[in-house]
Amino acid sequence: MESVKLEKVSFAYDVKNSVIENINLAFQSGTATAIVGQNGAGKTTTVKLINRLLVPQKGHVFVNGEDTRNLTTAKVALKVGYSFQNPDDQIFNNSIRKEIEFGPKKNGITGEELEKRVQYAAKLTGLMDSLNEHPYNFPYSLRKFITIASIIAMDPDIYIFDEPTAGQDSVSRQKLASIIEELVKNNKCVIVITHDMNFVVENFKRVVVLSKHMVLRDGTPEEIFTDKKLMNDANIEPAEVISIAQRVKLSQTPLSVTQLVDDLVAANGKE
Ligand SMILES: Nc1ncnc2c1ncn2[C@@H]1O[C@H](COP(=O)(O)OP(=O)(O)OP(=O)(O)O)[C@@H](O)[C@H]1O
Repeated sequence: MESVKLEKVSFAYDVKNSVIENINLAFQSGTATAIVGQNGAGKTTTVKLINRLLVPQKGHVFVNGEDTRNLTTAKVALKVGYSFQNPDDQIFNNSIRKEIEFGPKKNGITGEELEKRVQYAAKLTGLMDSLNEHPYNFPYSLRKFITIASIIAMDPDIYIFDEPTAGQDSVSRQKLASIIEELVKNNKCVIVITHDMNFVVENFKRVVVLSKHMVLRDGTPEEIFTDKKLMNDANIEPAEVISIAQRVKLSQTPLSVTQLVDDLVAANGKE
């Protein structure tokens, strides 16, 4: 099912400078999509149009088939969970449990159902043993998981993560990948803004490239990262595994380190 649809959407913060021009995009349930593009390409603006923090000057944004113009931002927030680029813009409670409970409680969830949601969100984000801790006892990178847990506890249909891997080590990156996989398995629509092309190739089948106010390309990681002109035009770096494969002239396009190693071994004719 189509969870999000942007139809001929244009947006400008001020009349002279258009940020988004006539964009058409659709995101399905049960899928994960990466949105990439250079600084200022309009990625965050696009997702703020999806969760109605912004309303387009032209065109329409549909969430689960409803035009967001006819909905309040609070109503859209029940359907679209948004983890901000900076977790500190989001966290305001003095314990992780309170932070996770806040959204569901505000929407009337109590008792067993509330506890079930807290447990599920905490388990998925690795916060089970830390529920009574103060969020600021955690480093910045791990505070991102607190905001993600708060969204999971709301159980929205659509999840937007803005730069989730920024400053994350490999264990946390793996945890993020597992969270996205679990959400997709549960038929959620996941949209991730990122500059981390290594994370993109390993975890996404669809990549949307934004550049110069528009969608420059919408395709698979193989299609995007093997198109040097596209990457040049969009000013994005290729994923390392693909760069290495091209450098040693491999005919395959590996999407993970394991696959790269396998391809290299095969190319050298060794077991
Ligand atoms: N509140 C605002 N008021 C005016 N201009 C803004 C505002 N927010 C963003 N912009 C401008 O809109 C353009 C797109 O910004 P946006 O944050 O959507 O890009 P982005 O692709 O998410 O960039 P980054 O990768 O740096 O986060 C930029 O030129 C930015 O300066």
